[in-house]
Formats: sequence, C-alpha cells, structure tokens
Amino acid sequence: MRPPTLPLPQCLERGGAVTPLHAMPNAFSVVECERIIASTALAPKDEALLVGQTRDHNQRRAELVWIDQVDGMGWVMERLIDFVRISNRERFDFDLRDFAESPQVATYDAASGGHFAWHSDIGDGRLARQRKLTLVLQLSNSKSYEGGDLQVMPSANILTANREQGCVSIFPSFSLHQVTPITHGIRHSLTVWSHGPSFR
Ligand SMILES: O=C(O)CCC(=O)C(=O)O
Ligand SMILES: [Fe+2]
Repeated sequence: MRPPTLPLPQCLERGGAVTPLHAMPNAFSVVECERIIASTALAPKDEALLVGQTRDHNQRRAELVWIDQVDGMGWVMERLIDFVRISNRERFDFDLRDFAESPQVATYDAASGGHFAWHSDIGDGRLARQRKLTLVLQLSNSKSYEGGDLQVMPSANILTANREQGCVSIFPSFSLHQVTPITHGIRHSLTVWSHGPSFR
C-alpha cells in the first residue's frame, strides 16, 4: 500500500522553480498609496542605514520613516501580511514565522542623489539574518519621477520591477537588488520583510 501523500504546495505543483520576482499589480489603490505618503510625510525622518547599520552615501541615499511609529497605519500592516501570505502560498513556500521589523517608507529624492546600490537584505543582525521574503510597494505615481527603478538580479539577468503605483513586488531577501539613481522627482516606496528560520 502506498503511504499517504500530502498535497503539494501550489508552487511545487507548478514545477518547483523559485519565483525570482512576484508582481501583484493594484495591490493598493492610488488613494491608499497617497494616504500612506501623506501620513508618513509629517513623521520625523531618519537617514537610511544599511543592513549592517552603517551609513555610506555611495551605497544608499534615502530618508526613512518606520510606519509602526505613525498613527493609523494598522490597516497597512494587515494588508501587507495578507499579500505575503498569498504570495508565499502560491510562489515561494518558504518557512515564514513572523514580521519582526516595522515596515519602512523610503523617500528617494533626485535633488539629493537618491539611490540604493546592489545589495541583499540578509545581514549580520539578529533580525536581518532571518529575513526570508522582501516586499516592496510602489507608493508614487510612476510618471512623477524618472530613474529610481527597483531591479532584482536572481541570476545573470536583471529584472526590473513593475513601477505602477500600488504594485507590490515580492522576492527572496537573499537576492541581489538595487534602486537605480533617481534623476528627476521623488520616489516613495514601502518595504517590509517576513522572517523565518534559516534555509536548509
Ligand atoms: O525602495 C525600494 O524599492 C527597495 C528598498 C530596499 O531594497 C530595502 O529597503 O532594502
Ligand atoms: Fe533591499
């Protein structure tokens, strides 16, 4: 008699390859994106630190607001968790346990050389070490800025994320990615990580 088999997760049924970049267009509406930008605009901003908590303007130039410090943002976190759950079920099947860090809204301004050079989100810190999936929400109208493209390099080829306002992009946190220099205007994005035990 054959042993009972567990149903395969959807991602394995589809062939087993890890999705390099999962785009979820219109995850948030234009009105919702503008509401998030407006709510975080008044919050005190920090200069972006890198994964290892160092400051290197050649590597990254952006300002950050942690949204757990902004009132009335609970609904954003709930929606982000839903999108990560759906994406993980359909595409990644990673062992995810929690969202141990606050989502952050980044502001990249052409006037101050906004960019984020190639990096992985896995770092040495207690939490950065456990990052498994990175979610980036495009908050700005894509026509309001030039440059500032999120790009992911899962292998030799470079994938450019959908720039549409409200689009969520999800990719493995170990993948190299960058935000190309913004050459005109201002770009706002929201990043959150989901955490879990080490890969094995
Ligand atoms: O702003 C983005 O599109 C990406 C941000 C990012 O890579 C990060 O916060 O680690
Ligand atoms: Fe990153």
